[in-house]
Amino acid sequence: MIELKNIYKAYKKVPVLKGVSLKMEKGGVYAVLGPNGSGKTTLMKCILGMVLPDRGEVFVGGESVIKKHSYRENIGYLPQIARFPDNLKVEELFKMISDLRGQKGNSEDLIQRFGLEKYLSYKLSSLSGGTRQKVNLVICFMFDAQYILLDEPTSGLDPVAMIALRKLIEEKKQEGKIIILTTHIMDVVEKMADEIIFLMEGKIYFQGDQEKLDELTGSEGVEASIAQLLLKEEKGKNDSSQKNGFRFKLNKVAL
Ligand SMILES: Nc1ncnc2c1ncn2[C@@H]1O[C@H](COP(=O)(O)OP(=O)(O)OP(=O)(O)O)[C@@H](O)[C@H]1O
Repeated sequence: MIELKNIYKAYKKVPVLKGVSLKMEKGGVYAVLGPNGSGKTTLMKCILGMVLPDRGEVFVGGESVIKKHSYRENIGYLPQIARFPDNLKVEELFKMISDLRGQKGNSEDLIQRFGLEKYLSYKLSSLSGGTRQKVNLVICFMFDAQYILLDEPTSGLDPVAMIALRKLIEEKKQEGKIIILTTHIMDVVEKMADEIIFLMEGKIYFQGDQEKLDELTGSEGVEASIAQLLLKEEKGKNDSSQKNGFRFKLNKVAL
């Protein structure tokens, strides 16, 4: 279980998260959506302890995690931009990560799934963006963590790797793991997400499944529904009475 209670976070007094509360209890895929800069990565980093909230609490597996470290061993993380020394070879990177963790991990199976065998002796600097993403995915999944946080996991992946990733996520879901992902690709959400969390202007506008989202917006499909939310919010900004009405409906129906 992952729970966020009333999280506030500002960077240099600019608020990003303005009272975010969220509970992810069951195993499954939770898609965190929202416009650029809405705070999706910040929210993930609060769970990871990489960003310290100004207010509020984060619980992982029922335990408060603020200023704690060991719980991170239960989390696999794929950052939006991963930075490793460029002169390392792929195989050296995997070995370094295993040594740091003190566990071998199951990188061999993952290397095979993502077709990375032939790149093991390549330096990271010589890899394409998509191949780097596959390397990062191996690192994220290699210790079989209970919680998996994926920031834009499909970025740069070819269709074969996309299928491999979907299969892997599906397997993790069947094992009861909690997978949180951010993406701007609505097809990924439609195919993978059990629950959608829509973040906008520092708050959660919607949390629920795709059926509930369609019902709320009167649209069909995640792309159309999310567009509806954005359009109504934009329209609402120019008409405060409508905005209040729409927000009320969202709060009442969705949250
Ligand atoms: N370390 C930081 N210092 C200052 N501002 C930051 C920092 N990290 C993020 N921000 C700002 O906080 C806001 C939210 O950023 P965040 O990366 O969480 O958004 P996001 O929803 O993940 O965006 P995207 O969809 O573009 O990846 C942005 O305005 C960003 O510029």
